[in-house]
Amino acid sequence: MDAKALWQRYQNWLYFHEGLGLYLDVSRMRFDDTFVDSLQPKFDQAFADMVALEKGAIANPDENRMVGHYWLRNPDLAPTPELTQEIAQTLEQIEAFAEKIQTGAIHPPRANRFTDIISIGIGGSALGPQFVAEALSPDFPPLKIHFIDNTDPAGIDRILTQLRNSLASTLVLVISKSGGTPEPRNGMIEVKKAYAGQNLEFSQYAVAITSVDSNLDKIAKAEGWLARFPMYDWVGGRTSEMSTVGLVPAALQGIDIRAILEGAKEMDDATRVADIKNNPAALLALSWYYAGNGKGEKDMVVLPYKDSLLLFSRYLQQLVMESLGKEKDLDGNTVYQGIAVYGNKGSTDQHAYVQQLREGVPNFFATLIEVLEDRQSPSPEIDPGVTSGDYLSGFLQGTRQALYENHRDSITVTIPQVNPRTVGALIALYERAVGLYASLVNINAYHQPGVEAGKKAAAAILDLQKSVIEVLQTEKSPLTLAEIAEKAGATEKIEAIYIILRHLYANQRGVVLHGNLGQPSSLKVSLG
Ligand SMILES: O=P(O)(O)OC[C@H]1O[C@H](O)[C@H](O)[C@@H](O)[C@@H]1O
Repeated sequence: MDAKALWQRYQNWLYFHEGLGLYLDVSRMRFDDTFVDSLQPKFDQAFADMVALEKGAIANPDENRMVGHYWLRNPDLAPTPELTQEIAQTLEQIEAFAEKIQTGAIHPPRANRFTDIISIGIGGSALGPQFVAEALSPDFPPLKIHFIDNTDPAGIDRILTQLRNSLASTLVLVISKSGGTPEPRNGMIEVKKAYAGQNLEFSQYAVAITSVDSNLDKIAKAEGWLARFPMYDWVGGRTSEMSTVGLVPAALQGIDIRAILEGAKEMDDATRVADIKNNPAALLALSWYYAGNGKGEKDMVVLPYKDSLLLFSRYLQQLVMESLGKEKDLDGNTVYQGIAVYGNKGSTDQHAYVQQLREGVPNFFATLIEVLEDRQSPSPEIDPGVTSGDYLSGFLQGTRQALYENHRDSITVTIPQVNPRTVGALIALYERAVGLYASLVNINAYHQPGVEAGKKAAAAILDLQKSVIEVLQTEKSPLTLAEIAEKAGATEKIEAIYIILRHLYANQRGVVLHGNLGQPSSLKVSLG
């Protein structure tokens, strides 16, 4: 396509949202009108599905749940007056709590103010809060947030060591929708021990964000924690940033949560329009479908050219991959759907893997995120008439052009500024795009059956560890791995037993391995 035709295509397809100042450019996705027309019937269905979902249909049939994250930013849309009221009341409760914490009206027993937050949660109970903190937290927030988002002992130590001298003024948020996920539970138990180690009464520092009557909720209630915020069963973890999960930590950091909700609401209004060309989420879903043939054949590389949006790609990874990565479609056919998402930020990645994007295996399409405002104050000149921001902007255009010239397609999303409204809008844009795309390919975007398989297998490994230790406790002389496996009644699990024992040995947990460490069959094992 010559320059003139491309400029025309750019203008024909450019989407602009006036209120948000947001642009979406899909001109560098090479679909044609015939392709768009061919998808129209699927889009008609997708728009209809979305109307039903927003009205409270059971859009997540396997879990028999409504899907209501859109109501969080427009409570009037909720299907019952009770829900509308509950959403509004919870929001007020969050704001009142944040204000009391920030002013010191609620303060820890041994300090005038809370200064820090440890946020314990994983997956949907971490990625949104992490993304929003990185994007929007002020340079000097009223409370500085730290995340424990894993069950890695060294990771937990790092946070607890950094906060060793300020634990007495650190608020702990334990965030888990189900209230039963092992990683946050472990984190909570370890953090609780750290508080006890400093003679601090954990319940006076702890806040639970979880479903009513979950295990976590019961503990928080029984122990009289500082506060409990409800999480609803009609909000999925990966779409929970605008529920208590995301809003409590954001409000505590002094982020304008009403503005996040407002931006999302405006975007929801824009993405409800049943017209592909005038609906930015539909344009994204169309582009994704085109890129990957409706089968996820191409990966989505997300490159925000703004440091504060670094975690957007990680956030989208869960939103897109957990929602769209499905073995079965809604009719039970095996389809192996999904779109792989990865990325960091520009221009940094141009000095790393963009080499492969430009010249290597063409198995992706890029999404460039552009922010028009360089910084809040005027920029110094780096070269005559040129600023650092000009470089950043030039690198974005350069990458887009270099990719296109080599037949690598890209989408560009442009926002005027990184602020609560635009961040809310970005989240809402992608939530809706995922929902529409799921309808196009006929899958349930709101369950995650595959995650359970790994969890069950992990639980079985921990049970096996207990049996192995019991065997070693009853035996006096060292045993081979095969002998242990047989006595534990788990001969087919010998490799797992070996890996368990090697881990225990490495951590001086009372297990001793005798023999050649490189030859598992030569090993004899005893309790030392
Ligand atoms: O919030 P929680 O119930 O602790 O869940 C945390 C995460 O873990 C699960 O395994 C799910 O796959 C995620 O969708 C969820 O966000």
